[in-house]
Amino acid sequence: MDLIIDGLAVKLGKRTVLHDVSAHLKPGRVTAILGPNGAGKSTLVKAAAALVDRSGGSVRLDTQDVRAMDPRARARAIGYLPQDATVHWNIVARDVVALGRMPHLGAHAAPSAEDRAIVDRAMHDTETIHLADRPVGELSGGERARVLLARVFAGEPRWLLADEPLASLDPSHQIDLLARLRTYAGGGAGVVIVLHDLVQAQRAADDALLIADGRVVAFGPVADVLTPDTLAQVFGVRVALLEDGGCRLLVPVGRIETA
Ligand SMILES: Nc1ncnc2c1ncn2[C@@H]1O[C@H](COP(=O)(O)OP(=O)(O)OP(=O)(O)O)[C@@H](O)[C@H]1O
Repeated sequence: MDLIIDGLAVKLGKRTVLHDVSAHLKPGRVTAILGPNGAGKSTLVKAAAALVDRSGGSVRLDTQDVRAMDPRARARAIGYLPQDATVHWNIVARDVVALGRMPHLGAHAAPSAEDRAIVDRAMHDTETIHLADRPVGELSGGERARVLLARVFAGEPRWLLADEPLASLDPSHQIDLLARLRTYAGGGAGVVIVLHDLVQAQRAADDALLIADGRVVAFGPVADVLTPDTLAQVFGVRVALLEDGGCRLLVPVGRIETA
């Protein structure tokens, strides 16, 4: 199922924050959305998950407009991890993760043994199983972020959209999570992640969608999109080349001084 963003425009308040954004995203691949603060990255993933109104264009899963889908079917198709990892209910972590199964349950149906096994697997995969019986309000920011991620994995969505999933994770959990997302895409799902870390984006993503001021600057294979020129143009940074196990990575090392 392809995720097709076509001429998308979004207005928030009086401001148009996305202008004519188009990108045809393929399942089985990890796509990183990158751009400066305020570029419109979060708004774009929210629009893809039908969480904000659009003022023009469309977002489709193959031929189906995401806004026209039945909400439960849409929740099975698209899993969304918001940027803000706040949880307002003080329930235990396992119950938060189990919420991810809700779109798969019939009305009033109790979770089956299979649902519970999927929840456990999602918690193992995110290293949160040891937190299962802890109230989420008592967890650290990074622990809570991993529990919320487990909730999205537990929903087994065809498309997983994660807004800055690395933000509160330590380096080893960042690396683990990116590997996990790659594996998830390898199973045939589409994965879209908003990232600020250019190096992690180059390591983890197949494709990159670079946006600035609500417009697409470039979209395509990550090595074609993230170049010294585009990084200078969009972020105003100069880069050095790092070779890591046969992989060539551009690393931001300083600002480009303007006269
Ligand atoms: N409710 C709102 N009303 C008006 N403008 C908004 C609203 N929410 C966000 N914006 C503006 O929309 C623009 C895009 O915001 P968005 O959160 O999508 O950016 P972003 O690229 O995700 O930024 P960041 O990297 O800082 O998270 C910003 O200029 C922001 O100030």
